[in-house]
Amino acid sequence: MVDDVCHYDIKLNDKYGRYLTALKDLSSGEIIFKDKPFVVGPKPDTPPLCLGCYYPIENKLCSQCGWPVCSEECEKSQQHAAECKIFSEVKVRFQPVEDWTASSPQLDCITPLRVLLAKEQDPERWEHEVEVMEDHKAARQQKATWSADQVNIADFLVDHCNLQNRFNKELVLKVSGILEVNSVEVPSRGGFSVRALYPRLAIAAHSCVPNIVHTITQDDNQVVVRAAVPIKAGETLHLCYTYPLSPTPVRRDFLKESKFFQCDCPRCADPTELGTHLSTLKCNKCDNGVILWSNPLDDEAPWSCNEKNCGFKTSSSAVRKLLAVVQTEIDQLDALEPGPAAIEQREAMINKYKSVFHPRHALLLSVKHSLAQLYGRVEGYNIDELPDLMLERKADFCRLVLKTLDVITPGETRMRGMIMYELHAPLMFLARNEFGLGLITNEKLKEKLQEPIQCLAEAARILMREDPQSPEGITGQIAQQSMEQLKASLDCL
Ligand SMILES: C[S@@+](CC[C@H](N)C(=O)[O-])C[C@H]1O[C@@H](n2cnc3c(N)ncnc32)[C@H](O)[C@@H]1O
Repeated sequence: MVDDVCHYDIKLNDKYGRYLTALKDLSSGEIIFKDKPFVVGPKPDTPPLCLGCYYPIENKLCSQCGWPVCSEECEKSQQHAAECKIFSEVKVRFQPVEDWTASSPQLDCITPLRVLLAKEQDPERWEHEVEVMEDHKAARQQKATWSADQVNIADFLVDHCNLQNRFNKELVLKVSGILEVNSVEVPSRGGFSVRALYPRLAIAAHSCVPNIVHTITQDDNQVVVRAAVPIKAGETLHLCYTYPLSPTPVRRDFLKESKFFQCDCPRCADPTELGTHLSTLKCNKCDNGVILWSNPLDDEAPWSCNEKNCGFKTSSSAVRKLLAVVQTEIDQLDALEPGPAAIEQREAMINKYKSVFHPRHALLLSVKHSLAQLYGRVEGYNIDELPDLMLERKADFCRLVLKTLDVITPGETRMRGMIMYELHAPLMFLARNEFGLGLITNEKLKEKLQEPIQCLAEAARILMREDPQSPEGITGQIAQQSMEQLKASLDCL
């Protein structure tokens, strides 16, 4: 257990199994608890990465065991030591790969092995906090990954690594299931993510409108869980297990496939996603209609136009196909280096799909979110060179994303903090430009600069809770300094 902040209770019901509730009234940003990971390690199907620091790696292997490790320091790291001993003893080496950037199942065994070794080290924590976790064995047995896990993890560890006297295959597969259902993503230093198992955090139930947020520190991987909004004593604490800015079919499919439940939260149940229109399509069979899912809690229910006289319908599989195609295009855009093309191609994409998706559809919103970050930051589009029209476009995109976040992830979240930071810049430059052209007085300039100051204050308050070495933590410190400078410059006006 870490620290003694413990403002939660553990409850049990038929729907969630175990879940967390607030033990007292919590204010926004208040710490509810902290937790140490039981284990940290690679995610399944990851390209080779260093088993010490988790940086991507090429052709560097541990001199002792022959598994990917980038340096002598990482060879000797605590996290690699126990598996290194096992692999060295049985002389089971990492098999050479041609493409070191391609995903490979070889590291799938590492995190389960680390759980098994941590079980031996701390049997009491295993028994009380980990063994009791949900592993959804029956549902996982129906999936294609079950037989892959048997070969790549259970057979590999028990037979090839000669661990039959310490662990049986059933236990290995239970551990794999516990990891699949309960682990969370942890950003590692190189910006590549790994996974970790936090026994207390893992009890929290999911909602697509969460009321808690968590932050992971890079040095010791401790998690700090906070209230994102004010929470009343007795209320359920909800984490979001999936990417919140995705449309209902994508979120529900992910939760069904990897967390083994059908989400029926108020957001999933509402065809308009609580009025955010993150899933809404435009009808091109009539002028003003939009296409909504007739029943989002039924995977096969049709989508239909809301205009009475139109009657257009399409199947849920056709919508899923469309989402997958457009997501692939977005993934290609995300792979571009940040530069003028990254902006221009995204603008072209918005244009291409503006008659297909509602302007606040999750896929268009994710492109607009990227543009809000790119305008002002890339060559040819530096903030002090942007014409007012583009400054306004950046501000509009920030506001559009914030409007959606207010509904789906209300309160003090990292994404909100980062967008608040982005929003301050166009507002500040627009006000200065107006003043420079003599269109507004000194007094009016001071008044207009209050909004960017508020944005910076909010960004700093939210982001300074993050690890100071993380991109968000660094932005928080910059926001704080910029706010102080901007306030000081107002005094000189
Ligand atoms: C990370 S675990 C949460 C702790 C778990 N309830 C337990 O007792 O160990 C995730 C599992 O909890 C259940 N769960 C969490 N949120 C849920 C929700 N919104 N609706 C239904 N089941 C949920 C599902 O069984 C899911 O696979």
